[in-house]
Amino acid sequence: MPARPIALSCGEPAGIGPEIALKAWEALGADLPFFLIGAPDHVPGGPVEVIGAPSEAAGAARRGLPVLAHDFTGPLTPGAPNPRHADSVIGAIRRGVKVVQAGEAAALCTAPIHKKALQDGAGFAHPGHTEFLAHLAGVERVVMMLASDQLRVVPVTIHIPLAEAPGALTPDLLRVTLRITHAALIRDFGITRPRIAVAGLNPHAGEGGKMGEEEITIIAPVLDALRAEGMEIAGPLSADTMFHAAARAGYDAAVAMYHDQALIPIKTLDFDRGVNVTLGLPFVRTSPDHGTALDIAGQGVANPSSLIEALKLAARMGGT
Ligand SMILES: NC(=O)C1=CN([C@@H]2O[C@H](COP(=O)(O)OP(=O)(O)OC[C@H]3O[C@@H](n4cnc5c(N)ncnc54)[C@H](O)[C@@H]3O)[C@@H](O)[C@H]2O)C=CC1
Ligand SMILES: NCC(=O)COP(=O)(O)O
Repeated sequence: MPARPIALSCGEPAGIGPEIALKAWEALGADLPFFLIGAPDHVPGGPVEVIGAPSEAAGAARRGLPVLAHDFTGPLTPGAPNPRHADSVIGAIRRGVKVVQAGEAAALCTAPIHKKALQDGAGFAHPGHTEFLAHLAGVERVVMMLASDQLRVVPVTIHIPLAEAPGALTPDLLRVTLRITHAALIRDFGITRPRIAVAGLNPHAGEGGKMGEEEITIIAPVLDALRAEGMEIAGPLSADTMFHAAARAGYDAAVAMYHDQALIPIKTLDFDRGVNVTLGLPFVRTSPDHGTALDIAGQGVANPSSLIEALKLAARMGGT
């Protein structure tokens, strides 16, 4: 039986999604079959192969980018999201989840969405794919990991204003995040005994309580309890000194307290090859690490490397 393909939801069509999907097909061809869920006429140039079902993707990928046609109404202007497209963008994600849950695709990869465009155009209530996919899957807690050859990072609090991060950081959230991360490092990344480094929230990890209390009241007790269960965890560490090369050699994943504490290091080190993966879902979901890049959409200059890495990781984790 041929390997099942990867489903790629189109994301914001006014962004770089359609052009990097085509470039990814040019790089991967039939070696790693995937199909775009989107509008065939949003893909700039060609070749495009419209398919009627995911099972046709592997054959079609020999000739062009397989596209499972998804209805969009209204014109497309690269760089300027059309509010009339918002429902279809969300629908393409829903459809991707359905084909994966039906076993017709091995994994879901998502091209970037423009979160504000979806909120403005369709009242999208979720701050990102991560939360939306958890909702669709009926899972209470999922974890966002960004992974590359050089670094894996996990933010404990995700898409919330920075001012709200300290209040959202609870022992329960930290404990669950660490458990999901630990399990995924074993199952999905083949690391028998994962080493996890955990950042503090405050400068100098709180400097013994002089620069903040969260390390003492929240983080250290959770780490102590998980260490007592046998997990190999370092921290709370000063976030400013845990991402240089020698420090990175000492752990398999870094867990950070808020979005930018985690994402700045990996996007600085490996923007072109970082992959966003959602841990804790009942199916595999990956994504490139970047966003819609409206500023360069339609110019043909977008780099498809992160999407290619995301498709490769989806295939590996999806067992194709
Ligand atoms: N998984 C997802 O759906 C994600 C969506 N976003 C969304 O994307 C939108 C734009 O976010 P920004 O913060 O501006 O980040 P961005 O990643 O879209 O762009 C930041 C800069 O990087 C450049 N860039 C990004 N990807 C590139 C590529 N493949 N090749 C060459 N240059 C590239 C852009 O041109 C821009 O100068 C926001 O609505 C954000 O929420 C952001 C990250 C992930
Ligand atoms: N900065 C990462 C990001 O925004 C990805 O969000 P998601 O759409 O994958 O939840």
